[in-house]
Amino acid sequence: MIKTIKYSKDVDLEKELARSQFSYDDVNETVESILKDVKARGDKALIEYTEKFDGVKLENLEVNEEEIQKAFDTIDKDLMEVIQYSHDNIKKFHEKQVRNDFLIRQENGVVLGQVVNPIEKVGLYVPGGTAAYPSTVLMNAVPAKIAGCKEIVMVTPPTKDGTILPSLLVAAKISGVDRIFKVGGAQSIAALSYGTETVPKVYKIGGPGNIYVAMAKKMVYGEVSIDMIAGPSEVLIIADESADSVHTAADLLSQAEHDKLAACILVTTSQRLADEVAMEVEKQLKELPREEIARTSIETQGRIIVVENMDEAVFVSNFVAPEHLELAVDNPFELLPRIKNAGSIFMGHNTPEPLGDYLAGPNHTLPTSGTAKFSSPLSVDDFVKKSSFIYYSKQGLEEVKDKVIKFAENEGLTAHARSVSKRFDK
Ligand SMILES: NC(=O)c1ccc[n+]([C@@H]2O[C@H](COP(=O)([O-])OP(=O)(O)OC[C@H]3O[C@@H](n4cnc5c(N)ncnc54)[C@H](O)[C@@H]3O)[C@@H](O)[C@H]2O)c1
Ligand SMILES: N[C@H](CO)Cc1c[nH]c[nH+]1
Ligand SMILES: [Zn+2]
Repeated sequence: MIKTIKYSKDVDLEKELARSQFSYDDVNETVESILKDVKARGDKALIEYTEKFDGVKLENLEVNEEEIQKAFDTIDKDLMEVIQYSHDNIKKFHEKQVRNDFLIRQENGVVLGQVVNPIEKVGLYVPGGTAAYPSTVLMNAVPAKIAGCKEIVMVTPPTKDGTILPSLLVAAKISGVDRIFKVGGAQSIAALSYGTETVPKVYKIGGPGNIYVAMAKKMVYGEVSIDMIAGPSEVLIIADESADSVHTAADLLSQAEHDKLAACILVTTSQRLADEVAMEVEKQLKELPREEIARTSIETQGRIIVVENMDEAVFVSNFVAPEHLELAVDNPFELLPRIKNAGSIFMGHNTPEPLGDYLAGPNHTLPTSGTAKFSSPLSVDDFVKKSSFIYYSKQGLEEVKDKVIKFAENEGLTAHARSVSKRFDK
């Protein structure tokens, strides 16, 4: 049964909402040795690890044109349409995120500016097994494509027969992925970070994965950049008397089925809703194919928090900084300005969280574990970098030369001062 708490100022939220987390210590050594091995032995190591962990001995690591064609020929045509629809919405939304170069022109001939350039080569990890989601391919590849990345490389573990699911291949091709490799786990992160005979080295790696993938991304950070370390999924629902208990329970369970460590929290001003949702969660749990995962999540990480008023509800939500926040109230736009920490906000009674997972347009790769206090959803910004530029005319330089020299002398940096003063020596 989901645990219910009556909120008051004396409730220690930190303690009450403490979550079990991955223990990276358990995989530290394994991942370190895989990284070193791939760095030293390249493709040979990739092929051996794929045989060991994914149960298939591959001749070729790269997906070829024939395999792509087969995926397009065999995929369920309705699913392909949905993937295309979702792609188009994600593209439309992310195109709005594109940042333009800018220029500041001064009268004395000085020109200052900023230019935005795509990260040339990026790698996307796509999980295998039951979490092989085409939606995740779209959410990662589309912003990279819009950013203008020249080489988008996807890695994903093969199935036991050495193939990749058609839905993943189709989503990858529709979004503009250039090359796809059948390799997963820490070994694929090593391949993207160091390069092998066939897998190109990239500058940045994105995408979710299990603890081996997350640990490998942590370890290679510095050699390459990474997007974020995504933790287990979370949803927090703020609901008042107007919310429907069946819908609220269904929305909590939508994230519970992802992971035993997923966190599903209802914060409500209505004791009636709290009681009904607790019962309804039990009922709906029994109807889910992934009941065991969802039940563990609900029983260990799930909470219903009953508050006195909306001020308290907003306080609790901002404290948790959830990955997904649903505002199950009649006028969500009134509440929106008070929400300070949340990855993505689902507004009103007709906006269940899965809309955002699949096709509304905003990204579903979001900050988890309270990191929405300081970070943002995956976006086009994650696939670009900026350079500033400075142009001074002779007049512009003359106007500021004494100021630069003063600064440099104060910092004891004579050569800095001379690089300016030398230009005015007679
Ligand atoms: N946040 C999101 O948007 C999102 C989306 C999809 C999936 N996910 C998460 O991604 C994860 C997917 O996990 P998964 O395991 O199904 O797929 P995965 O592709 O992340 O991991 C599979 C790989 O792990 C490696 N591995 C497995 N056991 C190992 C061992 N004992 N030693 C070394 N390496 C080992 C193997 O190389 C295997 O190919 C889940 O945690 C899921 O919640 C998150
Ligand atoms: N809710 C997950 C993490 O935000 C993303 C996802 C993919 N497919 C379904 N859901
Ligand atoms: Zn989801």
